[in-house]
Amino acid sequence: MRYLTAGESHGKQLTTIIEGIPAKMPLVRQDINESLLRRQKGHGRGKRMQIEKDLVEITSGVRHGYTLGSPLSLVVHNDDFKHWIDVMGEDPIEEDTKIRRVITRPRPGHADLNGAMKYGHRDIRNVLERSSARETTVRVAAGAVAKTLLKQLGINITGYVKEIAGIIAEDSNLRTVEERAAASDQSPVRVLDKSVEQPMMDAIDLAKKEGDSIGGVVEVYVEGMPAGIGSYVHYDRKLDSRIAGSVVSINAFKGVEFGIGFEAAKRNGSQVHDEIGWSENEGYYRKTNRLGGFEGGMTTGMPLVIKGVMKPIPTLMKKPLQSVDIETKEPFKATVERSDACAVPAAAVVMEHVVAFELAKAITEQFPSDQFPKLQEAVAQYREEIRCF
Ligand SMILES: Cc1cc2nc3c(=O)[nH]c(=O)nc-3n(C[C@H](O)[C@H](O)[C@H](O)COP(=O)(O)O)c2cc1C
Ligand SMILES: C=C(O[C@@H]1CC(C(=O)O)=C[C@@H](OP(=O)(O)O)[C@H]1O)C(=O)O
Repeated sequence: MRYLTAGESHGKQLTTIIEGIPAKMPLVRQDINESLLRRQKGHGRGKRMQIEKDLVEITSGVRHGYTLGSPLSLVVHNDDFKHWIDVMGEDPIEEDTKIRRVITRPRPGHADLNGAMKYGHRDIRNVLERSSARETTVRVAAGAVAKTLLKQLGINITGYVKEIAGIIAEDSNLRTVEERAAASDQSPVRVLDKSVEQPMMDAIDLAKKEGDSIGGVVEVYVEGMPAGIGSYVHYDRKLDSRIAGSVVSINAFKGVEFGIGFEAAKRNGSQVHDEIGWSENEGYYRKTNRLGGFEGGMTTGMPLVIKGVMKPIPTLMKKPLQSVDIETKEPFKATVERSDACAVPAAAVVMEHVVAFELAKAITEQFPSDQFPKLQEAVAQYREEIRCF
């Protein structure tokens, strides 16, 4: 499985083309729209989210509610485009008009300056339109298709917030993915620990009032992955490494942890590795899950526990950082009219979908996957093999 995305933040639409989804898999628009709706929620987002109502259009690869095995293409329209037609249109415009609209002031922390230098753009809009996290809309759409596939194989996944601005949620006593998903869906900051919900919202409100921004940590939790998915034989087949790469590819994500993560550096081996047990019913299991469900680039059969860290949003409404105008070379302090103060809750949904895609990809590589019913059979048979191993 693989996918590409296309589209500018204020352009007409975002598109993703997904290849490798098995034929004969049930798929309806609603599966994708639910995910898109979840990504749009969350305390701390700016005015743009009030303008957009993200809904998917499936333009190929599905017929009468089932996938065809051909490329799937999904489109999400930008409602904001109607306000930007003259800025984002594809037709040539007068040089005078163009010059008046040129952005020459790069924001520290965004892709602006490096992107402009790399592609030789004197108008930074040519960079920011594509580097914007608006693109995560269709990454979520692609991930929603992957989630649908996983779910029908008995694999469930969800994402929620662990930390915002240094306020840390206690580990949840909610056990299942469903319980965690339901609790985070009801929370305006997508957190499982109710006691930190208000403090997190207050921190976001304060940052917003001060015109600053804040980041945080999100966690993705997966149940039902059989042991032995991924591989130890090559660097690019290690599932944890693929997941790490795709998580850090999300806008503003700067790091990943599996299980206890960086904490492992401080502990002895006896306090890190998970002892192996066996029972007639379950087969092999781990007595703890400190490594978060991965050993040797493969799943262990335990729940996957993966964290991602998001830095604060770079565009600052009232606390502009020093930068330099690329035309005049004069220093300036940027002010902006619109930005998110905190997008950590939305980012939890993005990470959930990005991880889902990597998991579905690994599964479809490991088992025959031209036809979905055959994939289901093969996975069920493998589960039985490893239970009796
Ligand atoms: C859901 C989401 C929303 C975001 N919203 C904004 C925003 O409103 N303003 C902004 O400057 N950056 C925003 N970002 C972050 C930038 O897109 C990101 O910092 C930028 O692309 C540069 O990439 P890097 O931070 O990974 O280096 C958002 C990120 C995510 C995941
Ligand atoms: C549009 C989305 O996020 C955008 C991501 C983003 C950025 O610079 O990354 C900047 C903002 O866009 P705008 O300048 O249009 O307000 C966010 O709203 C979205 O998540 O759908």
